[in-house]
Amino acid sequence: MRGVFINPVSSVEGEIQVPGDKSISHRAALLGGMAHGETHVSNFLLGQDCLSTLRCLKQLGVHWERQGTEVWIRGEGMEAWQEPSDVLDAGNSGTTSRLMLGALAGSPFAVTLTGDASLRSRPMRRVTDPLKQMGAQIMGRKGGDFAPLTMSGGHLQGQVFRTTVASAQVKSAIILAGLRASGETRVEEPALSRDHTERMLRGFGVEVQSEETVVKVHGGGCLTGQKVSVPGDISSAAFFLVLGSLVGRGEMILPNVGVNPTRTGILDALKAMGADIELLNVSEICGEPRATLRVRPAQLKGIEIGGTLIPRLIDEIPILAVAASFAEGETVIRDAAELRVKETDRIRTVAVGLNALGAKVEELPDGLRIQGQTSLRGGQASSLGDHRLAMAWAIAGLVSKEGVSVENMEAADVSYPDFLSVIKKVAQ
Ligand SMILES: O=C(O)C1=C[C@@H](OP(=O)(O)O)[C@@H](O)[C@H](O)C1
Ligand SMILES: C=C(OP(=O)(O)O)C(=O)O
Repeated sequence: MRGVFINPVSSVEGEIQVPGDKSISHRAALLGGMAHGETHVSNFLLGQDCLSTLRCLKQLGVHWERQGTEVWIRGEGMEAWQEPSDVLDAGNSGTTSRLMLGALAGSPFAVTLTGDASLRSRPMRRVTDPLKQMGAQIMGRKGGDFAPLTMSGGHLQGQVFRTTVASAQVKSAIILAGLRASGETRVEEPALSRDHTERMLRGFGVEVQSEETVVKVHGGGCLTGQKVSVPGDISSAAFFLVLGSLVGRGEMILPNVGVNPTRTGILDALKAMGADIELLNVSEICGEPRATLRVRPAQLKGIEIGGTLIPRLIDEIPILAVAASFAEGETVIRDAAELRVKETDRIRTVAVGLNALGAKVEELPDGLRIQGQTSLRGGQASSLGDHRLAMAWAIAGLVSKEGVSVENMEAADVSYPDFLSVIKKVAQ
């Protein structure tokens, strides 16, 4: 197997500005395109997923310009969106596809949306069913569950939904459709998922009522262009929090990381494992809290996690599993069956990948059981095209005994284009 070889290191030192939050970047582009007036986004994530969202917007007739990580969107409202002359390609991005469907459900024209092989295998009925109930017409493979999906939107009627999974993509798709529906749309989730859509909509001048796991919007509201400053992505910071905890020596500082409480499950889990992580300079900008994170090495111990914590750290479970392999004692992760429908089946791919590197991981129907061994041999692992796995295996290599050869490391570009060069700067 050929790949990028990641050598073990003994210390890390320095400051890392992790790139902009992926979830917030998607929403800033999308809401900017839906709004009237100019939206200026700073620290936009240049990951492939967010670039897919920008490209789809261009196909819908939304004018935007980008210079580096700054994006200017000239919003003319959703009435100005036009029927695209070709298929919308969401690439690898579940967020692009599901939020775009929600935003487009009230448009009086047809769109076809597709993506790469991974995205075409991810379930879509979770959004197509509610959007159909609201009045959109959607057809797709296997009864509308898989892309390519063709939707012809139209008049929508607000509804009450009780979702069975805590998914911010589902919640956001319904809310965005609800903005163009008659009457009230209400979503109740089984546990609170990330609430960036609700926060940002308020910033764009829309009234959104939310209490715990219930969100309500009324149709007919108008979005006004805004300035959005995107905080660093805690899901990207997570890789360095684990590296800084497991490495022998050194200290890492991660300034300007988003610490929205619906995203900070990784901090709670790592701290419960004994990690030495501190939050400094906590502030709030554009409705999103942010902080500087400082991490120092610590001996971790195993924990049991599940329940409402899971949606708060769902994308961090691959790197958390790496941390658990180095802990003292057993870690059990439950209630995380959603991992099976991410870019890969992350329960299976994390278990297989880590075991190939010398860890002791058992696959559970809804999670993982990991016997911590305080070290990891290393070896060969593939990202299988999944960005979170690419970065998890690279971190495993840095703290392993023999290093790790990571096949298809470039998958990291989906959410963290400069990942390896940043590592080279801090790791010795
Ligand atoms: O709304 C979002 O920005 C996201 C929601 C989560 O997915 P689900 O909504 O499927 O849980 C997460 O895994 C994904 O990376 C980003
Ligand atoms: C699951 C992820 O993203 P998406 O659902 O947007 O593809 C992720 O970033 O880990």
